[in-house]
Amino acid sequence: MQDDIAEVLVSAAEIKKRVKEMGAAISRDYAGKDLLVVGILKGAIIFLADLVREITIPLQLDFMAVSSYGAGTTTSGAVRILKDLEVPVEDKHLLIVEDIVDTGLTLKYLLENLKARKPLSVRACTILDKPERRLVDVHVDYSGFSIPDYFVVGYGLDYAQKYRHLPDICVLKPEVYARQK
Ligand SMILES: O=P(O)(O)OC[C@H]1O[C@H](OP(=O)(O)OP(=O)(O)O)[C@H](O)[C@@H]1O
Ligand code: HPA
Ligand SMILES: [Mg+2]
Repeated sequence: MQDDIAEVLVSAAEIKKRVKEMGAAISRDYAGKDLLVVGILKGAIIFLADLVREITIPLQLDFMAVSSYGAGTTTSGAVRILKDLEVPVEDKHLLIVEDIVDTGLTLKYLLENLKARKPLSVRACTILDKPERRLVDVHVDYSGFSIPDYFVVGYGLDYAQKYRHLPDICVLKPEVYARQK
């Protein structure tokens, strides 16, 4: 597994420090509001688990699963809901929690889909942002780290469903893609 890694891009220690800062900002911004945190499966689960434990106000959790990448490294562009919310949203402030915003297609779909359900507000939070890769204009309210155009794995992020468990955010060796195609 470690032989597949070219470099550590963001270490677990750096992530921990940044997530603490993000949790404090969200706690301030949503004080007194009915907050529903919407985790986007599967990639966001590790970030979400760390983030919500840094939020010091009451909140509810729910999850959605959408898919656009499958087993590859490029988005198909066609976002589809694999699992929908179970909590009603009308009287809630929604915070979408993602692991990465890359082309922006997934987040744009989620923002439009959830705004149409008439919650009190919808905002977005991601641990990673890849601005160079944007295909659509989308606003991220809380962003952890802005990274160059590398395909990264670890801290929930996968390549063909592998590497999600790695504690750091890492760049895969190019030959790994060649081997797994
Ligand atoms: O900005 P985009 O180009 O849309 O890419 C970002 C999305 O792609 C990945 O999800 P994926 O579809 O790989 O599902 P996963 O979270 O289960 O890995 C990632 O978790 C984001 O949801
Ligand atoms: N890594 C893993 N999944 C992703 C990425 C990435 O860099 N970008 C979009 N989905
Ligand atoms: Mg993925």
